[in-house]
Amino acid sequence: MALPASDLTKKPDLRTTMELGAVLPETAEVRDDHLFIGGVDMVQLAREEGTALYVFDEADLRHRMEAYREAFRSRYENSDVIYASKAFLNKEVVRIAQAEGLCLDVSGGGELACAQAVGFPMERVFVHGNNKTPRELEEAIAAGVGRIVVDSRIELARVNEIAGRLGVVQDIYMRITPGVEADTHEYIRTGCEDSKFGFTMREDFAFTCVADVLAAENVRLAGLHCHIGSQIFALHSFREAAAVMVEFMARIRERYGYEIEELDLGGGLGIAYLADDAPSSIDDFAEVTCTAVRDLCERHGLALPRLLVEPGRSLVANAGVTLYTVGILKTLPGIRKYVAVDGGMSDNIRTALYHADYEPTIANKASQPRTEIVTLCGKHCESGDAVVVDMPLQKADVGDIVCVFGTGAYNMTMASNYNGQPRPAVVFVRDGVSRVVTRRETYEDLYQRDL
Ligand SMILES: Cc1ncc(COP(=O)(O)O)c(C=O)c1O
Ligand SMILES: N[C@@H](CCCC[NH3+])C(=O)O
Repeated sequence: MALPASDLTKKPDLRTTMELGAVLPETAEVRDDHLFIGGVDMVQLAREEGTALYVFDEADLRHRMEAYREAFRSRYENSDVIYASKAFLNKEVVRIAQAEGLCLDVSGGGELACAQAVGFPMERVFVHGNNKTPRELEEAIAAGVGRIVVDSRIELARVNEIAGRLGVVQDIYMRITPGVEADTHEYIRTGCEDSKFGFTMREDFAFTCVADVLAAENVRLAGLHCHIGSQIFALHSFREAAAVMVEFMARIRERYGYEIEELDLGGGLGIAYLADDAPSSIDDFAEVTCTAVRDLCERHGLALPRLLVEPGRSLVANAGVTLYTVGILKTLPGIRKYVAVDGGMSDNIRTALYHADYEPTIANKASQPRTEIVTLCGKHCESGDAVVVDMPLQKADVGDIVCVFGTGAYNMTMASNYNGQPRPAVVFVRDGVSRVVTRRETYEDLYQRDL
C-alpha cells in the first residue's frame, strides 16, 4: 500500500475554515483564531482530553435525526427512519437515536449488545448481515427484535428452526439484490448483481425463494429490503431500486396472493467530504423515495407499504471531527510535504481503504488561509498510512492541533489497535459543555484479554 504521488502543481485554495461549507458541523465557529464546536474551544479540548480525539456536535447530530424523521413523516405518514449503527456506535448515540424516535439497524450480536445495554426497545431493532451466526440469530430472536433481515436461503432455514425452537414466529424481511449499480466507489456498492449481499434476482432466484419464506412456519414475511450502496450522490439510483422493489411486490401479490406490508430501501445518501461536494439533501432524498414508492404503488394498484430507510453516514459523518496534534514535519523537495499527526489509519482507515478525501484545518489557526498543500500522515508503520492526502492546510508547526472534518461515520467503528494504538475517546460537545461519552482506551485495555 503506497500513497498516490503528490500533485505538485496543486494550488492551495486559500479558503478559511468557515468557508468550507457543508463539511462543517452545524455549530462550528471561529473565535480569536480558534475553532469552536458546540461552543467549546477545540484547542483547549484537545489539551484536556488528549489527541487523537473524536468530537461530535450533539446539536448537529440531533438536528439531522429530526430532519430525517420530519422529511419522511411529512411526506409519507407510515414511515420510519432506522439509524444504521455501523456508521458510529456507542451507548450515547443509541440513547439519542431512541430519544429522537428512530429505529436501529444492528449488524450482528455486538451491535445488538449495545442496544440491549441501554434498553433500546427491541421491537424497533432491525438485524442485518450476510452471515449472522446461529448464535447471533438466537440472541436476536430471544431478545425479541422487531425484524430480522434474512439474507439467504440457508439463513431462512436457520431463522425458522431457531424461532420454532424458541416457540415464536419471527417477523422477517427478505434482502433483495436489485441489480442497481449505484454511482459510488466500487468497494461500497452493494446492490449490483455480483454481490455477497441478499437474494439475487438472477434466474428469478429471489422470486422462487418467496415460496420458501411463505411456507416456513415460524417466520412471517413482513417486508422486503434492499441497500444499493453508500456515499451515493445521484438520487436516480434510489428511484431505480424502488422501481425494482415495488415491481417485485406486485409480482409476489400476483403469483402468491401475498401483500408485502413493509419496504425498506436501505441507506446510502452521500455527504460532503470536500468543500466543493454537493450531495443531495435529506429532503430531496425523501422527496424522491416517497414519490417513487407512492407513484409506483399506484401504478401497480398496491396498497402503500410502511416505508423505511436506513441512513448511517448522512446522520453522523458531518457532525463528527477528529482532532490530532502535529508531531513531526518533513519536507521532501519536489516530492511532498508531510505533516505527521498522533493517529492515522488506526482511527481512520478510510483514506487507506478508499482513498477517501477530507478537509483539514489547524484549530489554533482557524481564521488563517490554508496556504500549503500537505499530506497529513499518521504514526503507523505503513507507507500508505495517511489521514489526508494533498490538501490545503495553514502553515503547520509542531504542537498545532489539526481538525479533520467529516469523520463522524465509519471512523470510530472501523478503528483498530494497530501498532498498539489505544483507540481515541469520543467527546460530545453542546452549548459550551463537553462530555466524554466513550473514554480513551488505556494500555491496560489493550492486553486485558490476553491469558
Ligand atoms: C444494510 C445497510 N443498511 C444501511 C447502511 C448505511 O449506509 P449509509 O451509511 O451509506 O447510509 C449500510 C451501509 O452501507 C448497510 O450495509
Ligand atoms: N465503511 C464504508 C461504507 C460501507 C458501509 C456499510 N455497508 C465507508 O467508510 O465509507
